[in-house]
Amino acid sequence: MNYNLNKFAGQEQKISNYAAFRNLLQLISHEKKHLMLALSAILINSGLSLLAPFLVGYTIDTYVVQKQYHGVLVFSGILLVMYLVALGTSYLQTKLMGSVGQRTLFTLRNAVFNKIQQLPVAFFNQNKAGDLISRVNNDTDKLNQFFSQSLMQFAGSIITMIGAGIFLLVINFKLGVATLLPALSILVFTRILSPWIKRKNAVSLKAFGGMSAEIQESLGNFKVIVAFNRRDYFRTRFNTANEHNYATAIWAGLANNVFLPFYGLCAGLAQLMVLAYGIYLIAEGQFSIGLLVSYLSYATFFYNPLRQLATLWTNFQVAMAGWDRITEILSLESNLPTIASKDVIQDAALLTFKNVHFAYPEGREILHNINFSLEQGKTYALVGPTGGGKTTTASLIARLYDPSKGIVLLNGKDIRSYDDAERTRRIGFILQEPFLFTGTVKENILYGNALYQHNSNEQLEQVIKEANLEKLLAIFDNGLDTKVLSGGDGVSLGQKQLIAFMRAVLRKPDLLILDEATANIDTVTEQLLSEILEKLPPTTTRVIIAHRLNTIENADEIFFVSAGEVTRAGSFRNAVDKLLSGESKS
Ligand SMILES: Nc1ncnc2c1ncn2[C@@H]1O[C@H](COP(=O)(O)OP(=O)(O)OP(=O)(O)O)[C@@H](O)[C@H]1O
Repeated sequence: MNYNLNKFAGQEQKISNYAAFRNLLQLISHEKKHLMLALSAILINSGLSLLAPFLVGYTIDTYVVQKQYHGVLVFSGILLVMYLVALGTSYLQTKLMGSVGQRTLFTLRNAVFNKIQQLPVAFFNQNKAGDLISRVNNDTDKLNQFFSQSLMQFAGSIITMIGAGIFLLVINFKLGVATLLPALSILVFTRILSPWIKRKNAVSLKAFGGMSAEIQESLGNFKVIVAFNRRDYFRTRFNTANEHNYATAIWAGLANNVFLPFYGLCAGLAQLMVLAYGIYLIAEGQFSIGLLVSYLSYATFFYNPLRQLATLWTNFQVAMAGWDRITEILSLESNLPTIASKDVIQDAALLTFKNVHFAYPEGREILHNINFSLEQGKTYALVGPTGGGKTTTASLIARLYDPSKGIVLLNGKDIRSYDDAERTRRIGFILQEPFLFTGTVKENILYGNALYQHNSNEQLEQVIKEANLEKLLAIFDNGLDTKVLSGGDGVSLGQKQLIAFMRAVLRKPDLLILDEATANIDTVTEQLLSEILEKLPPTTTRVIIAHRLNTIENADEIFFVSAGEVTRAGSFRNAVDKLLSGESKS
């Protein structure tokens, strides 16, 4: 399965705005109570706003023209109460929708993050962390903005427009038709330009993701940048990404504001029409001044929300573009599902590769027809030239990937039939580049280990002693409480490897893979590690990948991994010869 999210760019499904709107509403369907309350508030608000001009017109014709100031005062009071209630409803809907938006943001971020956590290693190989962060942070926020700021205004604007339209047609049908005519051209204009606006926003969000990726890459590698004095190189790269982001944001901004002037023009034309035709009707005695004042207000009530709709509509297009990028992640499935358990194949070995072929996504085949078995309690070494396929073989043993062809058996059962918890309990993998989380040595050792999670320091120290790891722990100044930063400063690379080692050994796996796990450790400590490995329960199988030959001297069997082939190297001497002849060739 191809997990490259950017391959989706420009291939988004063509769905109608209505269907898209329904999709977005689905996201907040569980908020029915709050939505209904907010909608009621906006309905009351729109109703009051619509009634006001009518009352103003009525007051002018009935009381102002007749100079009955008592009536003017009464109606002014009524209008004031109406305005205050409208203010209250407006506040209520803003508050309600603000919290709906924040909750949606919270749920969405969780959903996207959880999905990312479920995806296999191949997904992370193919996507840049910065772009993923931008999707989790920035794109989800576009939806929050739409829900908290735009959705109810959207509903309110439409209600106000429909109400104002009805008033305009009822007060004077012909004048009403003339006033509403410019709105038709707005409809056509909006329909034609909406897809273009969404496209421009999608490109802008992608550029923003690209810029985040650049920032993330340079921050993650700052030591290399400083050591090689590559600041200019990264400055240039960031500049390019920033320029691209700037250019696409300008276009998106332009697209997002393209409706406003046109809507403004139409509103102006409508006002002009009302004035000219209205004054003509007054001159003909078919209309009153009060009605014209109301009429002008209703025309404003129709066109102002329409102008607001221009902004809201673009917010909707931005939210849609963000939603597309989020669904790209949400729709992904892990290509490493747990399959139904098939019959156990008669196999005495702990782990077996049967006719295994493997290629990374979009890559050439790396492993060709691999067959070997690992028996319980034995120590195996994988040696071979750089890039020969050792880590890839180990990754298949730990099921970080599935073979493209062939099968891997664990205890005679397809490895795919073990769920993640069971598989990782049985197979421990100390990676070439150990990763530590910000916290203490204790927290890092217990990462992913439910067994000792609630142990006190004393209890855990006892467990560590029983696992023969106490000499390793003694290397850390503050023992279990030694502080560790995820960036890794504060502890040396070798110390990191020791923490990763303790983390894996304490899980008591049936099979322990060490991928260059001692490459940064001094020879004395390395000797200590090999003693610990020897003292592991006799049933533990060990797979050691190492370039240092002394590390593999005591292996029961040595496999030579080169050019995608895994062959038995025979004795240690043979392996050394093979390795040396391979190295001299390369
Ligand atoms: N994530 C990946 N995507 C695509 N190709 C990869 C990936 N990881 C490794 N490869 C390729 O697979 C081949 C085998 O790499 P692998 O890391 O398994 O070699 P290795 O024997 O462990 O090397 P080393 O001794 O340097 O650790 C290499 O050609 C490498 O370029």
